[in-house]
Amino acid sequence: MIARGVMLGPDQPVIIHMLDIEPAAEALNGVKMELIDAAFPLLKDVVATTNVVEACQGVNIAVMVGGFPRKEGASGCQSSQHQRTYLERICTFNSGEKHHLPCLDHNRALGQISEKLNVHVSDVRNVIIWGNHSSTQYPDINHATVKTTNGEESVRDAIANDNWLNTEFITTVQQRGATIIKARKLSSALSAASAACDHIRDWVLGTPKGTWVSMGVYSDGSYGIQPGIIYSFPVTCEKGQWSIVNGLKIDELSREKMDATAKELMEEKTLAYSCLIDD
Ligand SMILES: NC(=O)c1ccc[n+]([C@@H]2O[C@H](COP(=O)([O-])OP(=O)(O)OC[C@H]3O[C@@H](n4cnc5c(N)ncnc54)[C@H](O)[C@@H]3O)[C@@H](O)[C@H]2O)c1
Repeated sequence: MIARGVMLGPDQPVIIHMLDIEPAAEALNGVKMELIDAAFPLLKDVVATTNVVEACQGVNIAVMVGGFPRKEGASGCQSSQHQRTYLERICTFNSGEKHHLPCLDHNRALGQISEKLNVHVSDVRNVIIWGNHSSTQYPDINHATVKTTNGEESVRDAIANDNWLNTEFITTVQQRGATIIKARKLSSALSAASAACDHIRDWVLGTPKGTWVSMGVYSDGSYGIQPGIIYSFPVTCEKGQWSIVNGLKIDELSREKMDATAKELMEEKTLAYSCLIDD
């Protein structure tokens, strides 16, 4: 996807650096061969390495997907020590910033609404994923709209089924990753890769006018969320800078769900600190 211009646009040449661990070195080289054999016009070079210094040297954008995918019934996890090492390396070379991937949940929410309304997914916009990239995330459609022949209509009005929106819709999006693992016996791959591309594209190239995306960014205290945690907010981007969309009205149900997912993130932050001390 990156080499085809899906992430950075059809005119942006790329050099792909791939980092893996030593036991995967041969397979990694196989991926490099495939990239060369695909003869992508935009792909100017490929670096395949197990050396973190070489991998991070000169990179502009780092997508950290290394890890062991979760199995059925488990939550996702990556080596905290490796993550930290990579982040430190990247931050040495660049002004590193870390986001997680609510873009995938955002896309899943758009998908569920478009299926329910039987409209094309590109006609639905401005859903929000609040909070953690976990089953406490809150997919919120209160500000979402759908394009109809009469113009933009609120998704809540168009669906006209509050019970579905407040229950099944939310749990379907929250549990989608686990449902896919159950069906495929493998973690989501295509949708996750596509969301990673969407996320970087929106961040680097900017969000379309009037449209926001969901991004896990440092909370600045917006919407009463504790500053300093990485929390998914509605975000717009311009010239590589993100900003939280402020001033949206929050109803009681949303408040409750936004606080519950913030509480989980605070607990995870405490746990992460204790892991760092143990390392
Ligand atoms: N955020 C999401 O929604 C989402 C969705 C799908 C997958 N994931 C996560 O993405 C990660 C990758 O999933 P996948 O399906 O591509 O797995 P995969 O097994 O196909 O690929 C993972 C690769 O990471 C490598 N790796 C393992 N530890 C590493 C380390 N410390 N440094 C560098 N490379 C390392 C492995 O050798 C392997 O080549 C998993 O952690 C998975 O849980 C997240």
